[in-house]
Amino acid sequence: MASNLSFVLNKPNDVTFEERPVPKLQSPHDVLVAVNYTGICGSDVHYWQHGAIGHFVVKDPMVLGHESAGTVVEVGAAVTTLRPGDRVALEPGYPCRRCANCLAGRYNLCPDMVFAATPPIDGTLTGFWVAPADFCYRLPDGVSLQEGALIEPLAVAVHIVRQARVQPGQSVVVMGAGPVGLLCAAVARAFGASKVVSVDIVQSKLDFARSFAATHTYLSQRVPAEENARRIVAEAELGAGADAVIDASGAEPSIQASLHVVKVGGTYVQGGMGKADINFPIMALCLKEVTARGSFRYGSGDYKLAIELVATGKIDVKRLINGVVAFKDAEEAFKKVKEGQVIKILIAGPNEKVDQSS
Ligand SMILES: NC(=O)c1ccc[n+]([C@@H]2O[C@H](COP(=O)([O-])OP(=O)(O)OC[C@H]3O[C@@H](n4cnc5c(N)ncnc54)[C@H](O)[C@@H]3O)[C@@H](O)[C@H]2O)c1
Ligand SMILES: OC[C@H](O)C(O)[C@@H](O)CO
Repeated sequence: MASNLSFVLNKPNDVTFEERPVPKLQSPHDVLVAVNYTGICGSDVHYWQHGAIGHFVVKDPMVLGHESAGTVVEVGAAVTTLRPGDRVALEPGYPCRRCANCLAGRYNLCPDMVFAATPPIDGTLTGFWVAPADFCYRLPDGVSLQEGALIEPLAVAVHIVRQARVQPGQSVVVMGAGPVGLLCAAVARAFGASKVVSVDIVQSKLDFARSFAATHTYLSQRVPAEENARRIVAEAELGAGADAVIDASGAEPSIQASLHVVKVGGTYVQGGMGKADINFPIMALCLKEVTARGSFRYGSGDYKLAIELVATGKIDVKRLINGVVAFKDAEEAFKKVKEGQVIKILIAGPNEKVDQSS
């Protein structure tokens, strides 16, 4: 049998490779997937560096990774939608399907969610992964397995932009031009926004954003949030303000500027996860009657739409991939992400051959 080598976080800054047993199907509705490619999320890096995010604390060794695509190798007796050999994007969180939130169609808010690489649940940086078939999305012929690994962050962006209720012709400001902000900008364009302004503190990220999806960019300055907001509105000619503002940075100054950039009656969505508590311009929220929404992971239809956006060529996620490393080099890839050297780097599964010349 092929390797089920897994990339395990023991404690902060201590990772090892462990050969683990190949998992077994838990139900007739499950499939076994050989993991081909996995991207690295900021949360993986955070667990690796600090061993915790909020009240999620790594107490026992945990396999990292949750942005994966793979190939089906075995299907349970009740599975009719997938066959061995199908290439799939893995949705890495499994809700209870019975609680009020699940039944209301908001399964991402399920209190009993089992989510990959969120302690104590192991993640997908492993050889084989068992999942319910309906959380494995078949990739159309034109979508590669490497693109498949980008569907997870794209689904995060789809959920955020849906929360912003972006309509054709609208203006959208996206704070942060990391992978999530870039993908939010691209989804906003795909939803028909005519003006999409990417804001960041790093010029090179803005240059990429402009080439990828943004119609305008703004390099945030060390000035009061209201002044940054005034300049964004002036430079991007947003008139009375943006129809929608999305925070994909988690940074306090950009969240503050967001409330001053949004128009009266506009929409603000919190996608970034930075400090748990910040100074928030609540008077602007009140006086402008801003609609503010949170956005957490992804829910009904988000993966499906993310795949559709890639399959139809509306979003070229390949452009975010800076390289692919062999499984044995997973820690190197984590270092590159931590140092900000890459937008996305993929880690090949332990049974995947990597062309080291590229
Ligand atoms: N809501 C969710 O379900 C969900 C899912 C995944 C990630 N996230 C969060 O989304 C955020 C973005 O994720 P990412 O992977 O793109 O992270 P990232 O760290 O690569 O991107 C954040 C970007 O914000 C920029 N930034 C920092 N301070 C800024 C400021 N004052 N003004 C403007 N830009 C500023 C950084 O330069 C960086 O480019 C993170 O906070 C992450 O935790 C949320
Ligand atoms: O994309 C999903 C996110 O990375 C996770 O929800 C994580 O940030 C919190 O557990």
